[in-house]
Amino acid sequence: MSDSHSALLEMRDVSVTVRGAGGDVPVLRDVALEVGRGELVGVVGETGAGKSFTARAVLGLLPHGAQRVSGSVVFDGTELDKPRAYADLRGTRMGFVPQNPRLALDPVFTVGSQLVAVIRRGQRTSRKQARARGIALLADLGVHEPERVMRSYAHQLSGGLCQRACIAIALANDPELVIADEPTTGLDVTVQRQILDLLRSQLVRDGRGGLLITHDLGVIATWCDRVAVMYAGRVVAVGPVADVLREGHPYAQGLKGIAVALEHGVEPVAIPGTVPTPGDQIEGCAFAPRCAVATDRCRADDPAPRPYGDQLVRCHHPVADAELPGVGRPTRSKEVGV
Ligand SMILES: Nc1ncnc2c1ncn2[C@@H]1O[C@H](COP(=O)(O)OP(=O)(O)OP(=O)(O)O)[C@@H](O)[C@H]1O
Repeated sequence: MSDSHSALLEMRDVSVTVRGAGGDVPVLRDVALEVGRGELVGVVGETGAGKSFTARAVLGLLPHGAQRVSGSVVFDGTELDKPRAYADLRGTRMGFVPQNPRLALDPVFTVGSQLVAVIRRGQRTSRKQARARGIALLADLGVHEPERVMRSYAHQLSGGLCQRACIAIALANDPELVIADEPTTGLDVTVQRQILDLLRSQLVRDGRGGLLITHDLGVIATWCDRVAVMYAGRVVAVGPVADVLREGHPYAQGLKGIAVALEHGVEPVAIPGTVPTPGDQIEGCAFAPRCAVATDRCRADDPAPRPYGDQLVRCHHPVADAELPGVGRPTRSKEVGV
């Protein structure tokens, strides 16, 4: 049941496996995450961390061969445990901006017919009114010729216009929750700012909320309230953006160092080593082999989440402000991908 004090979205210890050559391997491990009402939560981490799987686990859109093996997803007080639980939610109460917008659009229908269909699925409205709403949404997203885009097929549009068409589809029915997977990657800074301003203004009012997946810590610093940092299929730090960026998990501090260096046009100090891939044998903390402050304990014991100020961190040795390289916090959405 809806309760104005409960979180809009709660993922509790969600684990997901995918079928590999040698059996099922974990891609998400005990992911716990909340989106409060009126809150935009960022999800950040290197490629392969499990960000997209997190989005898909919430939406019940796991790819073939992947399955949720434990945990729960609760949206507005309702547990989403069966495919039919999603039937009345996706496209209406939950909007999704997928990572590859050109592939996400249906190639045999115009953008306009897809937008009109989504709007009419969620609202009692005439075709004409739905079309006007679609045009207005595209215009809000900075599309200069929305009527032309409505008449176009995906293959006739640039990547940026396909992206904005997907965002318009996600927002079409004023969903309570929007999950956006890299919604502005590749767009120029002005358009990116316009889209993220619009997403934020839509999502932080009326008890709505959003999950914004990005490689870009500058985007998170500017537009999100809280952030979850993912590593090897896990949330390793979660909390208010300013806190997570200031101090805590050494991995989050490493990402911050890279983002800040890029923002200042300085060669970043890369985090040594590579991200483990699903199926790798992990002993102790998955980040330990790359961590500047790891000890024998880290290599032996997998850290459980524990409070660190207002954050939760999976780390035996969280670092205080300025203990690791990094010069402050990234401030804006330049090319600061991690
Ligand atoms: N369909 C699939 N089947 C099996 N494994 C997959 C599949 N899709 C992704 N993976 C693997 O699952 C892991 C998590 O992938 P995911 O796409 O969630 O990462 P991500 O953090 O979103 O990365 P990126 O930033 O590159 O999008 C990766 O190691 C990836 O190689």
